[in-house]
Amino acid sequence: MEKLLEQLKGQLIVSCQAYPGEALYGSHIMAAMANAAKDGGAAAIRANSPQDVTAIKEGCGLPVIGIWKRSYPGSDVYITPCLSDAELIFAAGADIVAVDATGRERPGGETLEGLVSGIRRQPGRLLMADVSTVEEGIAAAALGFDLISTTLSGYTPYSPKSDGPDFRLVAELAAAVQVPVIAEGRIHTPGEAAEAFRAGAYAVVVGTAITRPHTLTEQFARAILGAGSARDGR
Ligand SMILES: CC(=O)N[C@H](C=O)[C@@H](O)[C@H](O)[C@H](O)COP(=O)(O)O
Repeated sequence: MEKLLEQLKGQLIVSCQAYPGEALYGSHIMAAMANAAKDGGAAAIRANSPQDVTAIKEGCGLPVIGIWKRSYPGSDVYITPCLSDAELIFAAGADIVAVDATGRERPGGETLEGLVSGIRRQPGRLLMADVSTVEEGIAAAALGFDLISTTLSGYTPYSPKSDGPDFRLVAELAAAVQVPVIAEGRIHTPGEAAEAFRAGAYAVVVGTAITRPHTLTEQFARAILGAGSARDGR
């Protein structure tokens, strides 16, 4: 456990995720993406769903932070919402499981406390808390999470919206909790990744800027369209 955390210190974690209907959807494609990230120097991979976790573990051998994005009626929590989801992600081979650790209502009346104590029935398992505020991070650390990630900043109705990373949350969490703080969300450039470390991050997770070419293409296409309109005086 300690060894894995030590291995992640100061490192880049690459999130490899694609959704049904997208061109890159499929576990074999995510495994290839993870291999490319490994070749580029990633120390670990963040992946969604039991199938992708297993394919990536087998395909590239890097440690995997597993999640399972699922929507349940009556709850806005979608990153590994239930204890049973977390159990299946561990069973799929994840080294660490990340779960939504906001205070929002969970499906089926489950609680975050219940999820943590369920996972702790088996020793030696690492749990990451995806949070959107410093208060949520402090509460997660008190519940015994092993790592806290800024994943959900900007994605809950009460956290600040921004196009860029939430460096302030990284710094506030790093000052407030004893466990490693992971900077995650809208890190678009190597310079921003470096800035996250200066803010106190233990490791950084980058997804879209590395592994979502259709989103990156859209950004180029939109900019070119805008430049064309300006040039033509439209
Ligand atoms: C909010 C949410 O659901 N975040 C997800 C969590 O796994 C992923 O969609 C992100 O790609 C990941 O956090 C990395 O962030 P970015 O792609 O911005 O580098």
